[in-house]
Amino acid sequence: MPSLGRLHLITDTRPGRDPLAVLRAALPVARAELVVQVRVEDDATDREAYELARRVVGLCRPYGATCLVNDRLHVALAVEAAGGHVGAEDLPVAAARRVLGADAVLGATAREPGGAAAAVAAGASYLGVGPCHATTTKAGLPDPIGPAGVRAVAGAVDVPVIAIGGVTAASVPALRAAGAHGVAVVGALSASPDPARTTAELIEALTC
Ligand SMILES: Cc1ncc(COP(=O)(O)OP(=O)(O)O)c(N)n1
Ligand SMILES: Cc1nc(C(=O)O)sc1CCOP(=O)(O)O
Ligand SMILES: [Mg+2]
Repeated sequence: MPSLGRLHLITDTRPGRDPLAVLRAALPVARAELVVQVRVEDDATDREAYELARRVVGLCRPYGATCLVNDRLHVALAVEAAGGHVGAEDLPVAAARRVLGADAVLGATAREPGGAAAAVAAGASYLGVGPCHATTTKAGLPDPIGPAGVRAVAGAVDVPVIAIGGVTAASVPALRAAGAHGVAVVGALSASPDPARTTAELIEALTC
C-alpha cells in the first residue's frame, strides 16, 4: 500500500461553501500528499454523497491524490475510492474492514491510547486523533486534547496519526513534534481566501 498522504482535506458541504473549488485549488499544490475525505452533512442523501465522491475521485486521479469517504462505506465502494473513515457512531472498525476489504485505507477516530490500540487491532490503517484544538466546524466534541494528547496516542500505535480539530499551518509543527504523520483540516482551507496558498503553507509545515 502506498504511504498515506500528510494533508487530509475534508470536504465542507455547509451552505455557502464550495468544496470542489477548494479541491481544485489544493490539488496542483499538494498532489499525492493530498488525501481528500468526502464528508457530507448527516441529512445529505446517499445520491448527493455519491455524486460528490464520484467527482472527487475523478479530480484526484490525475494527481495521484487519495479519495476516502467518511461514514458511508457503500458510497466509497460505489465510486472506487481508496477507502473510508469511521468513528464512534459509524460501523465498528472490524465491520468496516470487512466491508472495504483487506487492501483499503481505513481510518478510525481515536481520542486516547486505549481506543487507538483497539481500533488498530480491529483493522484501522490510520487514526484521526482529536480534537487537537477548539473548532467551530463540528459541535458536541470533547475538550481539545492538544499536542500532548496526540503524543499519547502516537506513542501507543504503529499506524499514521492524523491530527484533526482547529488545525492551521501554525499549529502543525507542534503536532508533528508530538508524532502526528499529518493533519486533517476543514476550515483552514474551506474558509481561506486563497486556498492554494494555504495549501502550500500547510504542505511546507508538514514536509519540512
Ligand atoms: C481524519 C478524521 N479524524 C476524525 C474524524 C471524525 O470522524 P467521526 O468521529 O466519525 O465524526 P464525523 O466526521 O463522522 O462527524 C474524521 N472524519 N476524519
Ligand atoms: C469532523 C471533525 N472531527 C473532529 C474530531 O475531533 O473528531 S474535529 C472535526 C472538524 C475539524 O474541522 P476544522 O479543521 O475546521 O476544525
Ligand atoms: Mg463518522
